[in-house]
Amino acid sequence: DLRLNYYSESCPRAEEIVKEEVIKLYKKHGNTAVSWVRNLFHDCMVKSCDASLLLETANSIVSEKTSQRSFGMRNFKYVNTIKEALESECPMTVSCADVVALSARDGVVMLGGPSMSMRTGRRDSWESHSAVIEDFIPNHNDTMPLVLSRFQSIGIDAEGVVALMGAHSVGRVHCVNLVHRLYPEIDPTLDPEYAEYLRGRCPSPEPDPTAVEYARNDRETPMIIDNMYYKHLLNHKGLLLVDQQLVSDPTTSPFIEKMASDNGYFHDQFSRALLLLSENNPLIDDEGEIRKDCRFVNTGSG
Ligand code: HEM
Ligand SMILES: [Ca+2]
Ligand SMILES: [Ca+2]
Repeated sequence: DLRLNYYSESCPRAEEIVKEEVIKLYKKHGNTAVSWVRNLFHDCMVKSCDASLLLETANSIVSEKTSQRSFGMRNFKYVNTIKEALESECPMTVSCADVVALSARDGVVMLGGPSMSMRTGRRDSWESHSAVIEDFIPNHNDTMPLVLSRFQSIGIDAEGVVALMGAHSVGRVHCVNLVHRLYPEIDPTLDPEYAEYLRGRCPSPEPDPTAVEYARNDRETPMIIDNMYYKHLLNHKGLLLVDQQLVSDPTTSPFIEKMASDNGYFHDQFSRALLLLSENNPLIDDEGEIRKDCRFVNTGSG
């Protein structure tokens, strides 16, 4: 089973090493911390917290990173930096799945979010789940009932979903995910002045997907996981359709005002839901393996 301090004997400094690397990387590239939070969602939501997300396309494996749902994900190379630090102290001991989980936990703290104690002992998959990603990760324009059902199937209730979406209080959205709300007409649920600003960020209705054209999720506190996200939603400044729908859907809307007015309540719910997400269906005991390199299954296995 997963447990607190799983590595206390096999690699006593494991959690410390992850934290040190997360801090070092944050100081060099602040947005690495943002990536660690998104990585947890994209790994754990798809079947299991098993580091399937990190596998590269090789042999019979098609990387989950090539999915349309992984669009905009970045900083994968720095996962290797964290893993290398662990390998040099405790070879083949700490799983990539635990690196995903612990780096997200520590990334949240760097971004001013809540501290959490997290259980460890996850093991790494031998396979990628790229063929089924779309059955698990919602799209930016999916309906709220569908989004809620996806999370419900891994044991996360509506209150937890609303809190988790607060991760969109940091990071960015590329124009390809926005322009359908800006052109040809401005989505009437979007604040008109904000829409004009967004048109400035995304001047073309058909942006080149390879162009670095994006808007920050939260213009006011772009690098802090705080309840500003919910204040923006109440002011019709939600960026993605799914964000804005949290306010209009009767199941989720009651939680928005509460989170907008109480950052402590938001943080409590965010921790609760992130821990649930981080424990979704892990591989344990003798399932899977401990990958040496997070990008590839070990040679001779799988
Ligand atoms: C219905 C659920 C969700 C949908 C449809 C969704 C969709 C998206 C999209 C389209 C982007 C922008 C990608 C881009 O254009 O670069 C994004 C960014 C992001 N998402 Fe989500 N998301 C969802 C839930 C979550 C959850 C639960 C978390 C974490 C707990 C999360 C964390 C993030 C982060 C941190 C970013 C910013 C990434 C960066 O700046 O590099 N998202 N999401
Ligand atoms: Ca996974
Ligand atoms: Ca913020």
